[in-house]
Amino acid sequence: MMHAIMPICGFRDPHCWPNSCNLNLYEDGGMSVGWHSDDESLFQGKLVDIRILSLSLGARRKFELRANWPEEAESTQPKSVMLSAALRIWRDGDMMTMEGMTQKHFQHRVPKEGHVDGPRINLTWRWTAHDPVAPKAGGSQKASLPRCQMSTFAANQRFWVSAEKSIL
Ligand SMILES: O=C(O)CCC(=O)C(=O)O
Ligand SMILES: [Fe+2]
Repeated sequence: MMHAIMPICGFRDPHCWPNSCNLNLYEDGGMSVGWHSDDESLFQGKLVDIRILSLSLGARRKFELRANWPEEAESTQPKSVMLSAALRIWRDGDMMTMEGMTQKHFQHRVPKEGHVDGPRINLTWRWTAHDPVAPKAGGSQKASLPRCQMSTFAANQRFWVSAEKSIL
């Protein structure tokens, strides 16, 4: 699967690919994940810039994002780019990245839903903190997902941008 997905995301050299993947299965709308940030020490996502690539397969589900300090976001960003909370609908084949310090400044969740049309699988690819090719603050490996990104949460600047496009 990585051979299909990573080049679309701009990562042609397998040496630059993420070295971990987490898979979640949501069998129905009763299965969910509550508000959290991906703050495992393995990834250091609250301390340094990281990147998480996320692929959604199967049923449509909601994905919500909220700022930890919404007042601060509102006071430091122009209204046109700042959002302190976001709702996005995952469709089959959508990809998203969470960039920079998203895990420090935001929490996310997949809420329970009453009417869901079947199971959904979510795969998230990450670089562990000790991985020498992991994206670093100020490093040369910039976000480069122009053809496939659905949403990019660039929380080092505490805003998110969105481009609707599915990769499948
Ligand atoms: O299913 C999703 O889209 C999100 C899953 C998630 O947040 C996680 O595994 O940490
Ligand atoms: Fe998460």
